[in-house]
Amino acid sequence: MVNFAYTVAGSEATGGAGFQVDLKTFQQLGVYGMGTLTCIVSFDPNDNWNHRFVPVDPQVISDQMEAALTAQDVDTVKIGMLGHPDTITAVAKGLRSQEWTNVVLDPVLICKGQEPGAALDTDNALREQILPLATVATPNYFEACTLSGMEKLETVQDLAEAGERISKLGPKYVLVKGGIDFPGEEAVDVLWDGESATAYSAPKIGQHRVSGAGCTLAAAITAELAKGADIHDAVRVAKDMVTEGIRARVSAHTPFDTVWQGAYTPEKPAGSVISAK
Ligand SMILES: Nc1ncnc2c1ncn2[C@@H]1O[C@H](COP(=O)(O)OP(=O)(O)O)[C@@H](O)[C@H]1O
Ligand SMILES: Cc1ncc(COP(=O)(O)O)c(C=O)c1O
Repeated sequence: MVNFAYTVAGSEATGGAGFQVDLKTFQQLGVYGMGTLTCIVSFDPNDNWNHRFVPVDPQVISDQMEAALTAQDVDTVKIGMLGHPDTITAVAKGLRSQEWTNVVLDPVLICKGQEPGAALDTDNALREQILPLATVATPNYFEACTLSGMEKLETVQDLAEAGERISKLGPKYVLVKGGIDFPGEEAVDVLWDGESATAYSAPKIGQHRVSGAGCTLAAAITAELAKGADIHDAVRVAKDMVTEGIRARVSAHTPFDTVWQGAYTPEKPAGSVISAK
């Protein structure tokens, strides 16, 4: 049986993040990937690799969603970078056109290529139009502070509280990623499941942010949910995959490395490095 997973995300041409990562992750986990492009990000090698950002026309987004959702009875979707209020309105409309079992939102809040005012409008539109439709959200440290209204996250309890607060904005399940910004030796993520919190922890690898870690994690959760896994098992597999992918990271002529999704295979999970408490 083939399981389908659908991503609505932006292109990042180097292959390190966004749409490209989502489809690679889906394939690696054995689900059939489908996708709609929301924007095109081109890093600028002549300007410190800053983002150049071009939104896709909202009508073209609607057309893509119509094609994908008519072609397949897909019930699991991942939402990645949207980047513009008009994009958000088009995506929200497309999402509301059918029922979903799983809507996994990676709430990519800032894009360096945008004016601060435009970024704020985008954040507000995401919070108002997309977050209420999500069943799972995967904010990173910064996004969790912004969405929860908490100033800093210093303990596992703080991560859990942020998750509980964000779940009140819509998604039943919230995975707050402490990642590299969380104090200590471990990259800790906490899943709030509506009743209790579970911490997923792995040793930090290196000192720097690796591009595509958030995309890989959310896409892997999406793939596992598409296969019918429950949320705790989906997060465990995703954490394993991103940890292995960071360990085997790929360097480039960019100032950052990227995750290698091919390092993880479902047949040979790396369970030994992960402790779920
Ligand atoms: N250096 C690292 N070593 C191990 N795990 C990491 C590291 N950096 C991030 N992670 C993990 O990668 C996943 C993505 O987190 P993060 O990088 O915070 O997301 P985002 O890309 O959205 O900022 C999380 O599971 C996080 O804990
Ligand atoms: C199109 C796109 N989506 C998502 C992201 C977020 O990527 P990450 O997984 O590193 O948080 C980026 C970052 O550059 C991007 O360009």
